[in-house]
Amino acid sequence: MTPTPVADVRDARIAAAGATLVDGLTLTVGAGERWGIVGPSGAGKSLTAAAVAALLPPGTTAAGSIRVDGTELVGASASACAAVRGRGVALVAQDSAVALHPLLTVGRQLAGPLRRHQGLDRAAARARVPALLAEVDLPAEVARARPAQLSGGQRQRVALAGALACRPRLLVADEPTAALDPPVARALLDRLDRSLTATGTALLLVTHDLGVLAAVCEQVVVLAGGRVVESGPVRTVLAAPAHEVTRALVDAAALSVPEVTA
Ligand SMILES: Nc1ncnc2c1ncn2[C@@H]1O[C@H](COP(=O)(O)OP(=O)(O)OP(=O)(O)O)[C@@H](O)[C@H]1O
Repeated sequence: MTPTPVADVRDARIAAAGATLVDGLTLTVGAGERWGIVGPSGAGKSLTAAAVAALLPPGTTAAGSIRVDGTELVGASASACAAVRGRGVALVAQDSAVALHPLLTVGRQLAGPLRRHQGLDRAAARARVPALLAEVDLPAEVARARPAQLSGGQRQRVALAGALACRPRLLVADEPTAALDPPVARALLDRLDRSLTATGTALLLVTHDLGVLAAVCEQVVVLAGGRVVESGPVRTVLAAPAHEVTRALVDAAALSVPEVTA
């Protein structure tokens, strides 16, 4: 029997203040698959990621169907959305400052989802923290730190550890390395790759970097103007882009990486 897709989006529409921002969105992410979302600025990538992560911003509405881990999110109550987060899907955003509470220690923040979603008591949740930190190559002492005492790369690792703490079937990552220097970004992506492989978690990754897309994802959807203009295997789409938006992205990426001649 084929497992339920982790995300099954059919003809979804996202709107705010009477304006349609994303329209006709159809996307199916199977168990363990790795999908990328690319497209120009304002294409609707972050809204799509937020919708699939059951975290649409206030003031936006969704129509059509967005099923995540078997639960229909369109029209779902706040508590139904909360139940899908953590167990079914988790989000890592570009700026971990948004996800992490500035005043709470890392240990308390990592224990939080375990208590909320897995029903662990305080002591049991705290006891799991060193292992969660080790999974993202951070020492156990980091549990006592507050976010401001960590580097940007360490904060993103903590955010990744928190997102994976409850073993969601799908990780949504919205430009998780955009605020990091290239070597720190590479190390985080390598960590992400190993964690996903170890846990069998699927990925929906928003990125503007086609190098990151090619390194991490197998499939891609290209968005422009709130619509899917092209989708398919990353290698095929990048090697022979069918839509002018994709061609422009590929051309721009080629320009930003000068050819090295021996
Ligand atoms: N909460 C919101 N309320 C109203 N409009 C919004 C909201 N969030 C995004 N938008 C609008 O929806 C459109 C898509 O935004 P989105 O952030 O998804 O684009 P994006 O592809 O992620 O862009 P970027 O690459 O610049 O981050 C934009 O026109 C944006 O201004």
